[in-house]
Amino acid sequence: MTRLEVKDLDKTFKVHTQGSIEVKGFENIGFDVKQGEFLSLFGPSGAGKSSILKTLFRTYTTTKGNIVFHRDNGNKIDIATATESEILELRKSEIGYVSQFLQILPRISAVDVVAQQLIVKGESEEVSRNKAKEMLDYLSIREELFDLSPLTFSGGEQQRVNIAKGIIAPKSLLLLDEPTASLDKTNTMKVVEKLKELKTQGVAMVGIFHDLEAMEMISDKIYKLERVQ
Ligand SMILES: Nc1ncnc2c1ncn2[C@@H]1O[C@H](COP(=O)(O)OP(=O)(O)OP(=O)(O)O)[C@@H](O)[C@H]1O
Repeated sequence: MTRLEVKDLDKTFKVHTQGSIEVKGFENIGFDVKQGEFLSLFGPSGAGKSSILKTLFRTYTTTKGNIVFHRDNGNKIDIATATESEILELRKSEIGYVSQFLQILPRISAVDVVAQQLIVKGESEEVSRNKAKEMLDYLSIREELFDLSPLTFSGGEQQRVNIAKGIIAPKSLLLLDEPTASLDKTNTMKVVEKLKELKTQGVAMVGIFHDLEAMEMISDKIYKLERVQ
């Protein structure tokens, strides 16, 4: 089943602080992603990969084109033109976004940051915390760190907590912006294994990887972008 259809997508940024200079973000983008498929965006720096992902999550609006998302209830919605409240609803239950950086409130432990994702879906606190610990352990976070705030963690540790948080309770569409950017090979491959599991659960994913081996291993489709002129 198709999850996402992107058609003729264009984005031009208008930078008002610079006297309304126009910057081309990307143009003529089109692809589709089925349930359980992983599509990678690939291309040189500045080609528009991150901007496309942000547009799919509607952090950015679009200049032209459609982003048709097939919802869990069978209805279709165009993310490019949906209302703000529809977008909030989609983000709550059907579309997830994992950036490179962990953004969390202070004084919440690593386990709670991850467990919270399951608790909001109705899972019990005990089960959620146990699953969160398992996931953190799988991603090589030392047990002595579990009850500390990840704000004091190293960059790579924070990124692993961020991935744990992003994938423990996966939504139907997951957008991943270089989730393994500061991880070593072992941990990158562990993340790839987890993402493969999500594919078997039917999660559709669009991602950006710097690690080409990881990209090849996880991708069903690779969408190549050229630098815009
Ligand atoms: N908020 C913004 N305002 C203005 N221009 C932007 C904005 N975000 C992105 N751009 C421009 O859009 C173009 C594409 O940027 P984007 O970050 O999407 O590229 P990328 O392919 O993800 O690059 P990289 O691999 O270096 O992360 C760049 O020229 C960038 O300057």
